[in-house]
Amino acid sequence: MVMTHWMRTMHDAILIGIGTALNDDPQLNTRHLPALPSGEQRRLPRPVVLDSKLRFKPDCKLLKNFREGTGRRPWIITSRGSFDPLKHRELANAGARVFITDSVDGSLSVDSILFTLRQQGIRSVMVEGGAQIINSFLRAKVAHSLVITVAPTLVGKEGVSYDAEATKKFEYLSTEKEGRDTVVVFTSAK
Ligand SMILES: NC(=O)C1=CN([C@@H]2O[C@H](COP(=O)(O)OP(=O)(O)OC[C@H]3O[C@@H](n4cnc5c(N)ncnc54)[C@H](OP(=O)(O)O)[C@@H]3O)[C@@H](O)[C@H]2O)C=CC1
Ligand SMILES: Nc1nc(O)c(N)c(N[C@@H]2O[C@H](COP(=O)(O)O)[C@@H](O)[C@H]2O)n1
Repeated sequence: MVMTHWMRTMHDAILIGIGTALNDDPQLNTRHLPALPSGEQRRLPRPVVLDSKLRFKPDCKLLKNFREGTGRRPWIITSRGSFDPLKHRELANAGARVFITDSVDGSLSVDSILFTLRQQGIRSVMVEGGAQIINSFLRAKVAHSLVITVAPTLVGKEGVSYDAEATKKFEYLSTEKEGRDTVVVFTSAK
């Protein structure tokens, strides 16, 4: 988890799906890292949640941290087709900024998401999960590297499965042991 927090400092935004937001109530910050000697705060990435039906909870930790001044304002990307002004107002009042984008086959379009983020000055995105989001980004062939942590836990069908075609462009780079976990890195060949 500490490695994940270091990786978060290297990106402008950390992106998750609403499944992860609802199941884990994550904070997407860098709180497990040692403080800087200057006392300055480490670079905090922008939390971004893909949520086409605005199911994001106004009392979640991301919004609580923002309201208390310990986290950046979360951005929610939602669908033009199912936009609900009441839910929008509730989330905006709780502190979220909502962006509306296009959907393709019932899912938010990865190209439109990246275009929206780029317009806001975001130049690097760490896609943290969960499985459905990772699959969408792999299928869209927009990832430059894949960092896979193998933990000694059997998860069965709950694990991330993926299309072999979607990962063809990646080349193996390195393997590192981190305590009980093994971190395997692939980079984009093209
Ligand atoms: N071990 C790890 O490193 C991590 C594990 N996780 C685990 O993953 C689990 C959640 O995974 P999962 O259930 O797959 O949910 P996801 O977090 O992947 O969210 C999926 C939901 O996001 C919405 N969505 C919007 N746009 C897209 C898109 N383009 N592609 C796919 N989904 C989109 C959809 O909901 P809607 O239609 O409502 O918009 C969809 O149901 C959690 O329980 C968490 O613990 C998560 C992160 C990291
Ligand atoms: N345990 C763990 N190890 C990793 O390497 C991970 N990337 C994750 N991912 C997700 O982190 C979230 C919780 O962390 P924060 O509270 O946001 O710091 C949660 O969504 C995990 O699924 N987890």
